Amino acid sequence: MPAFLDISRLTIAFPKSPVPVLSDVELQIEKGEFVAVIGHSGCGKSTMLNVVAGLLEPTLGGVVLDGREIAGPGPDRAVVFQNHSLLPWLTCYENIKLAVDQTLKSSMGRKERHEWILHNLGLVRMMHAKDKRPHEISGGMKQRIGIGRALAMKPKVLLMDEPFGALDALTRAHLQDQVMQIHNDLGMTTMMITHDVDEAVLLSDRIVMLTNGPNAHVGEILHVDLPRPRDRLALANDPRFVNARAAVLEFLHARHTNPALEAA
Ligand SMILES: Nc1ncnc2c1ncn2[C@@H]1O[C@H](COP(=O)(O)OP(=O)(O)OP(=O)(O)O)[C@@H](O)[C@H]1O
Repeated sequence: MPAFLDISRLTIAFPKSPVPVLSDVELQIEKGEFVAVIGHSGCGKSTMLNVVAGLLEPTLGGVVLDGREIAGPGPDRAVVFQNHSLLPWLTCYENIKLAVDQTLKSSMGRKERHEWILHNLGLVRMMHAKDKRPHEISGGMKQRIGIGRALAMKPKVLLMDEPFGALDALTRAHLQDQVMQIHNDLGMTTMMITHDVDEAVLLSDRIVMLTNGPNAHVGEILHVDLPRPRDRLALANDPRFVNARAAVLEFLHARHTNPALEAA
């Protein structure tokens, strides 16, 4: 049986560029899996996510989600970007409402949608700020609303492109814990781009390591053999966590060094 999310022989070449950014990328993600994609800057991580989001067309190969070939953006995939994409003139509640009305209006009545928006505000612990506008809340809170909005769309896949990359370390840890908790509760299929090795190990079932571009492809996949729920403090000295971390660091810094630093 084909995987829930099946990225097959994916090749992306941008116009005016002689060599493809990504070449023959193969990745199969099962329903409910949390997969992190890691690799050096510029290797093509966001390009890969954008293809799954339907924002970019493959040059060769393709992506099939739940048996359907992806041919453009759709409500079955919700994306959380590094910088929140909330509409500044709408409150937190209204930002989520807009997405819910666009995706679920045909299947849910008005009252049910209202309850659903509140439920998702609660899921990201932002009920207290439902009537605030984005400029009135912190960066971490904006990302929480972005995640709540994505989940409220009931996507088949949650796509996150460095969702915590712009946050300070403490806020980032807090949000990672929240996303872990939500994933434990909902089991949403998730593909997350990250630069942060600890974050990848803590959150993921598998870590997909891309080689350097051009012609980047999947170099290695690490299964993170850590039981859930996971606790960052308890894991800090757990040999399984330490070994997984070392394996990713070895891939990134010994076998596939950062081309940008090499060129400097
Ligand atoms: N629209 C585009 N047109 C031409 N080249 C592009 C386009 N988008 C991305 N690229 C190039 O493709 C390569 C991969 O970019 P991408 O943003 O996917 O990398 P990344 O791994 O996500 O990088 P980072 O970790 O720094 O965000 C880069 O060399 C980039 O310059």
